[in-house]
Amino acid sequence: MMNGYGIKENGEFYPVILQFGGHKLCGSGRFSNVYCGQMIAPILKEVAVKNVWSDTETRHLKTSEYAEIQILTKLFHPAISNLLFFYSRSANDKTIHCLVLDYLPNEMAKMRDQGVKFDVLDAKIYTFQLFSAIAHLASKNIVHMDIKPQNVIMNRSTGHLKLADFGNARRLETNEKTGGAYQVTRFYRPPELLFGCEKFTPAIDIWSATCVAFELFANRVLFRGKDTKDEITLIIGVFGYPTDEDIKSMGVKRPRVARKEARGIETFTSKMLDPEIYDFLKSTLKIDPKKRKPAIEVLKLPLFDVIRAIPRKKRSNGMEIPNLLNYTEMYHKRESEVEVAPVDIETTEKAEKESKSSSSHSDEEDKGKEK
Ligand SMILES: Nc1ncnc2c1ncn2[C@@H]1O[C@H](COP(=O)(O)OP(=O)(O)OP(=O)(O)O)[C@@H](O)[C@H]1O
Repeated sequence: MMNGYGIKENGEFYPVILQFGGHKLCGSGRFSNVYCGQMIAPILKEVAVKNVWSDTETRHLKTSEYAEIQILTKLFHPAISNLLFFYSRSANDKTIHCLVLDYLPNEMAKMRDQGVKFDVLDAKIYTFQLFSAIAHLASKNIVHMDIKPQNVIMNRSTGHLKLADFGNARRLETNEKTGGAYQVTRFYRPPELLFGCEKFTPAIDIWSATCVAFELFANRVLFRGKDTKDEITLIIGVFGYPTDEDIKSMGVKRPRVARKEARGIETFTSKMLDPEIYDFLKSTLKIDPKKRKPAIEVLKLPLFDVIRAIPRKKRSNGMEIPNLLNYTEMYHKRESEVEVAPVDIETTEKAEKESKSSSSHSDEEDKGKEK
């Protein structure tokens, strides 16, 4: 049992006692371990608990002031791994920020590595949800800044998807600079960042999400650049050397790479995709970020008509397409607390000890992950 905080509809925090059942390590990042398991109180729900080690910059912050929590407090959408509660604990003289998040069992990158292929209907369903998530972010003036298959979690059986990991997300109002070409994982990095633009815009997420969607439809990475220059060369090979207008719009210098004619996106798929998929890819993969179709408009494309059809179609596993009709609404209410009777529970600390002994990842090992 531990003291934590919940988030009210208006974004204020309220104190709450949290109880968890046993849980196991289900993922890890550079600065975090993510455990999955059962939350017992104040709500009964399967959750992910992301434990983030504070670094030199965040050491003095209260957990409520930690940037990822601040951002997640502003968001709530069915296609986002929402922040439900948070708390902090100490280990090895460090503060660990603990985020209790919505959980889904399948990470897209792991599925891809296991050779899972998505059929066109499932690829449409997942793409629709991914763009619903970034439409919600754009409505809140937030950019995710690291959309990639490792941060896309799914439930393959029900067809649900959620965007996770808001550790790099930024609020547009702060007018911060992106810090140049190393933001966003290379394969998913848009041309303006590759060319050195330092402005955050929602168009960054549109490019990254389209690269992820391409993987769903074509079962391969779109631009697998070996380094920044190679990534630029691959993009220019498809879309051609940026025009004067593109360069002006991005506010960057001319890239010093060979000038090439546009070959077109069709040359990049081993098998031809449906014309409506190319229409979508061409509307969002534009060198000029200002010309990329906004997420809310992407959701209206004919590509997704099948998702709106009533009665709902069946997927290849026999289950109906999930009901995604309200995903285009940008306002979703946080779930209210459900009181449950106290049960004989393991605390998170005890569960963590168990998961330590049963997994190769431990808090001790994680000390080496600090920046
Ligand atoms: N809500 C969740 N439900 C299920 N699995 C999750 C969830 N959140 C994260 N994971 C898993 O844990 C992994 C690491 O989480 P996350 O990406 O948030 O950590 P990170 O430290 O910010 O990562 P990075 O090093 O990429 O910045 C993810 O790739 C995913 O496999």
